[in-house]
Amino acid sequence: MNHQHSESEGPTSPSTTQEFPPRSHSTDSAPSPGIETPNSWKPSPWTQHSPATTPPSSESGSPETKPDASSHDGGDTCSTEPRDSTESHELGEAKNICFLGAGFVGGPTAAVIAYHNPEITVNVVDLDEARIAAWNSRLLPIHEQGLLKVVRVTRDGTHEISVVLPGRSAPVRIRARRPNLLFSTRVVDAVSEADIIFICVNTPTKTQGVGAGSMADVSAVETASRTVAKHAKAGSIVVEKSTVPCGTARMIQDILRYHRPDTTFEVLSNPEFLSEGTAVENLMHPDRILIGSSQTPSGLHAASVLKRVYTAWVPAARIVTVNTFSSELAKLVANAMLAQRISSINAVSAICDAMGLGADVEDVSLALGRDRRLGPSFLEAGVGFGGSCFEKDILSLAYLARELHLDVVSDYWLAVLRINEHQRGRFARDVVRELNGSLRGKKIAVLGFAFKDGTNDTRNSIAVHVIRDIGEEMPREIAVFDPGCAADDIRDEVQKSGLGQTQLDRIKVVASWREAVREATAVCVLTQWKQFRGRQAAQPARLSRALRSKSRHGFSLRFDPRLDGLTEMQVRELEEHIGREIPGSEEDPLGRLQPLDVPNEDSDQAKGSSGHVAAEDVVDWVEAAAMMQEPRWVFDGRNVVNLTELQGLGFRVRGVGKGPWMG
Ligand SMILES: NC(=O)C1=CN([C@@H]2O[C@H](COP(=O)(O)OP(=O)(O)OC[C@H]3O[C@@H](n4cnc5c(N)ncnc54)[C@H](O)[C@@H]3O)[C@@H](O)[C@H]2O)C=CC1
Ligand SMILES: O=C(O)[C@H]1O[C@H](OP(=O)(O)OP(=O)(O)OC[C@H]2O[C@@H](n3ccc(=O)[nH]c3=O)[C@H](O)[C@@H]2O)[C@H](O)[C@@H](O)[C@@H]1O
Repeated sequence: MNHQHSESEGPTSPSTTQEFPPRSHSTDSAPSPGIETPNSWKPSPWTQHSPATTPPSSESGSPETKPDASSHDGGDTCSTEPRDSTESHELGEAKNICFLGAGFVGGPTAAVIAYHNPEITVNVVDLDEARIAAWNSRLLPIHEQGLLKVVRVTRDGTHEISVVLPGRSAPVRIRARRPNLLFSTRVVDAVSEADIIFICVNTPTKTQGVGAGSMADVSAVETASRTVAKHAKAGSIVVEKSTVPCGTARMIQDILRYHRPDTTFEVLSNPEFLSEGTAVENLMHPDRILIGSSQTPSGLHAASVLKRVYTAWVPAARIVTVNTFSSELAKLVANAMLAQRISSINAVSAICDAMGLGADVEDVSLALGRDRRLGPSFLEAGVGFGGSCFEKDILSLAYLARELHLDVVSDYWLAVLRINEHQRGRFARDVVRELNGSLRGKKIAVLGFAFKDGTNDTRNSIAVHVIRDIGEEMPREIAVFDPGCAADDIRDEVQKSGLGQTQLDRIKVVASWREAVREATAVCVLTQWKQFRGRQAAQPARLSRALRSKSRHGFSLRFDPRLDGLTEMQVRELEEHIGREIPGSEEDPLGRLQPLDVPNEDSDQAKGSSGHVAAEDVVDWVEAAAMMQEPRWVFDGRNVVNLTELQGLGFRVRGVGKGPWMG
């Protein structure tokens, strides 16, 4: 960690400020759905006393943003003048936090911060009204294990209960919580009330103009920064949560100075490291929290204010503080190095396949992972990495290197992407080759579209590339099934694949694995959903494995009986314990949550259009074999099925990095 270098704190040059002229007009947004007051509470068998406290939403200090209709804002489109003249306030501790961007990162991160900081009001705002409406509903726009529970506690509040713990006579009080997480489109209100503002907007790769195809597009960060500049109160801390090129914090600072030359704001970098599919677990137990700040006294002070938000649940030793540029760079490099490991093992899988001597990439990974210097993570060979971030962040890093005239360095990182393209390309080529070089008249089933299991995110899915390559061969039909993704999201991504209309017409998104495999000649497994392993080989998810091993040690809740109440972390532990003891009670073992509205049967949400994981209908490969056409191929792009078992059922099977099929 290097604290020696401090950032340039000099005044903004006129040429820079000219790039950010204020624009003017205002946009009204629909008011967000309100928080409903609970009218019934269901105490669980563990609840001893359920005092008739008033529901939390009516408690004093309700954090709802003030319903000032004049202050709705569509981003950089507000006509109001900057709110103050010369001001400088040093914030002691945050009471109000705003997240700009209610996406895959903003929503879950805000929810977990609110969960562990019940006294802080967290407003999550977005320009996307539909997304905000979903966050205010029972079916969230993002599927993540455990997320709904955290959102229900924070968004809806909880009831006060007392529980009698095993081996203790005195009941322990679990206090009621007022709602402290609010989702709305009232951007200006939320920004102007906040002590800390997290910018958590999208930063995709530019598609046009200078740097198209490689440079990160930070225009959403610019827009969000302008909104902050115009409306934030003096002394509020601006946190760059989005993954951005090095120097973006300085750009934000320039925008702030341009609009508010007499006000001092600190801009921090606080990149997010969560992985989709395990977002809540990652946020609850992060390996590290990285905070980058300028190394001035006020920069360091701002970092300490943000640090206090995290120390509500993260051990201080896990919070790493560095300068802003190091923090920005570390995020890009972390993703690049994770992707590099996947490309490395995928390159090895190509050697295993080509050699044909029986070398198995999974054995190689096992052997490598036992070396403590290498570790076992990110050594799963497959059809390649997908998702919205690895590719864009490597491109951004490579672009930075190229701009610095470090062509060899740039090429080094781009090679990670080249291997990834090669891997998915050779998978598709294998499918075509094994099916005698032609897919005409054949139906291909695609099991899995999400870029990984446990998420409904379809962005930059590997499946779309494979479907494009296969689609060009004009099969009779490509039937796509994913248990977690919304059919519309899959269709939207497939539309962007570059296939012509005739080819697109042959692609069907179906609602079950049976529909997908019926009459198919081949099945391609492209996402590692555990349902695809099959009945016999179904394995518990990584998370459940972790919980099971914990439960072997029995119930170990440690708390100080003198304390009046439990922390949220302790409540979670208690709930996990009860959930294990009383099967079926996992959702709300203590009965402290508000009941959820049941959606109207005709509503989109009831139909599952938001992509919530369908009932865990595990693939029955015996049944599949009976439904498929000869020669019944399974191309397992994620090494999830049991090859020997499937061969025994009469399938021809190919995994990744397992050598050519020998059956
Ligand atoms: N998806 C992931 O797992 C991770 C993403 N990141 C980074 O976090 C950032 C956000 O990523 P996601 O959450 O996946 O993106 P996303 O696209 O799901 O969400 C971004 C949201 O920001 C909103 N938005 C855009 N401009 C706005 C503005 N001016 N005011 C209010 N809202 C605005 C959009 O409507 C959208 O809902 C990106 O930089 C990404 O690289 C970092 C770690 C993990
Ligand atoms: O910045 C981000 O967006 C995030 O990117 C990744 O998270 P994510 O893309 O959500 O998911 P990963 O678990 O990293 O998987 C990415 C892709 O790699 C693939 N993968 C992963 C691991 C592996 O061993 N092999 C492999 O092919 C997955 O199937 C998936 O397609 C990083 O793991 C996060 O730390 C980071 O915060």
